[in-house]
Amino acid sequence: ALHTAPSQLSRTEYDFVIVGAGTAGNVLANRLSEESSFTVLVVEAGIPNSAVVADEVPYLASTLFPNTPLTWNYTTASQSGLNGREITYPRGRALGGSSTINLQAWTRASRDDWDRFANFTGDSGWSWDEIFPYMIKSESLVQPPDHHNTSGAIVPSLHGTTGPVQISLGGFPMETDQRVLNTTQELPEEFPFNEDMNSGSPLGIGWLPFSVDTQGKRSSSATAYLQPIISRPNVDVLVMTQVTQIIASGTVNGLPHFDAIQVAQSRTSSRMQIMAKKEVILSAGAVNSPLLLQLSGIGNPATLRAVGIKPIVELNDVGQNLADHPFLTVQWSVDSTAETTDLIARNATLANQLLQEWETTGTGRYCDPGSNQVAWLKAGGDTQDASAGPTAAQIELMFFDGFVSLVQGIPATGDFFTVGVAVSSPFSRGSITLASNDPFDSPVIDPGLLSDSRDMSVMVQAVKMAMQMLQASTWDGYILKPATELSPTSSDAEIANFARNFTSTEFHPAGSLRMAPSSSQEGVVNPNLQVKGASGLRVVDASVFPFIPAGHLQACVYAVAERAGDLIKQDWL
Ligand SMILES: Cc1cc2nc3c(=O)[nH]c(=O)nc-3n(C[C@H](O)[C@H](O)[C@H](O)COP(=O)(O)OP(=O)(O)OC[C@H]3O[C@@H](n4cnc5c(N)ncnc54)[C@H](O)[C@@H]3O)c2cc1C
Repeated sequence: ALHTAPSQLSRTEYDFVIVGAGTAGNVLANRLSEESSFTVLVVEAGIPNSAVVADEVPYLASTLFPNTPLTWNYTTASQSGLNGREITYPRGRALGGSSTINLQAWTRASRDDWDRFANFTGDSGWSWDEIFPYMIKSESLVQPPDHHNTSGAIVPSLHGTTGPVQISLGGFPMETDQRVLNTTQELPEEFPFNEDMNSGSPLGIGWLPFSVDTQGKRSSSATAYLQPIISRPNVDVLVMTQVTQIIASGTVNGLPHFDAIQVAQSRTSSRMQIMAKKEVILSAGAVNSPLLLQLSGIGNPATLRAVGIKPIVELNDVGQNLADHPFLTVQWSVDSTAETTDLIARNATLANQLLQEWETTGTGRYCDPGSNQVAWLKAGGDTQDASAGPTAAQIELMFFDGFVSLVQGIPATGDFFTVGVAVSSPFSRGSITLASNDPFDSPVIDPGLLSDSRDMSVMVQAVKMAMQMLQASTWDGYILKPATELSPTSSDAEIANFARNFTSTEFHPAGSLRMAPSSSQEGVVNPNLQVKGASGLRVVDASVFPFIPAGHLQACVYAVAERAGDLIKQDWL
């Protein structure tokens, strides 16, 4: 059942206490409560996902962040790679976590990404071949909302048919779709067509699936995994309640045994303890899970002591190895005959009509998150490659029929085309550290975007490839002129300068509690996702990736959580 205050809970102890009803947390709530003898509590700081309409409307995802009631309204530390700028850094804060506010792209990264996880951890269970069944288990490929023929645009045999998350190709044709595809025929060597980017070999340009159902609604971990099981008698979900600390009350096998959480509804409200008889599972995401471990005395003893926290478990990698995908948008003026997103942004009447069309039919522009195709590429040139191997991308290009920027507003007039450019396999690393010992204070978030000059070289190359792509004749008459200071004659230094001024994040923090072999001094969790040097405590979310996957992260997080569900059941059944 759903509860809004700790006093409403039916028990004071549960077998499993899950911190965070986000992307991973709800998978575990679902899978662990399949076992009727297990009692499960999920504690979520945010609000129910049903509180707003926009989180159901794929097109309106970009209105859900930053600085809304559905987000942790974080800002990064000054970014040395970005001329010292500070970047808004939202994370989902609602049932479903970031899966309730994200842009719904659905990608699994590459075979080499997963095989690198397996090689690094020494656990073949994280390899592509062994994680693949969990990818299938998490998803159902369904008809796009407009029921258009998708043959040749996705390979159904590579996808699940019975999993909770509904995925589909975009349900609204865009004027630029055909031009992007024509480019793959004009320039097949540089930009080959890829029939399904989720095969393990994503390189090329292909159609991007989204976590959107046939009715044109967002499919999140809240709608897919939590809502169907919320009335199971062995599940309690507590919202609007923040976990402020994980508590070790004794030792097991000589290790501090974490068997309780402390919760509070506000900075000044009273704090309450809830016991976990079997495990506390931390699924608070790649920013908040390292924050909470440090607040609980797990981390680098010197940095903990510096903010007045007594160290309990020495783990120097807590909050380290943070990686993210730097994301830059480059815009061109276009001669459009269609409704670009620019027209919608400037015309409230049109926006309202589109919302009504979505409400009555589940179709139209609003059922589609945008960027129907994506390119995954190697950078070539003299760039250094931090990717996992030959199938893994260094670069991502996303295509938007309108002005898209995380740094600037939309110009008052004109129609635009935007290429979003990301470094998919970055060298740069950052960290999450405590600003104070108050759990209601934001941590110091330093994703280190473009802080390694090798990533800047890849970014420059990526922008050049975007410009090269638009030289194909299929864009003649559509692309009119650059809408930025960049042009095909720009020097590398000019492009790098532009990147420093306009790069932001793809919202993919990962790796801040990375897994590593049990025997290694490195890492925070072992390959079974248990916190090293502790008992009773596991982490299951985007923080455990040993390297950032070269893809959008949500499908990867769902797969990790599905496998974690089996690992936990194996330990307790
Ligand atoms: C704006 C945005 C756009 C994105 N777009 C895409 C995309 O298009 N495609 C894609 O694949 N990925 C995308 N991502 C990334 C993807 O959504 C995340 O990587 C993924 O959802 C992370 O899952 P998680 O389980 O690690 O954390 P989350 O889903 O963020 O879950 C963490 C949960 O824990 C809760 N929590 C945190 N601290 C506490 C506490 N102390 N007490 C109680 N509860 C707590 C949070 O409120 C949240 O609900 C995007 C992310 C964002 C933010």
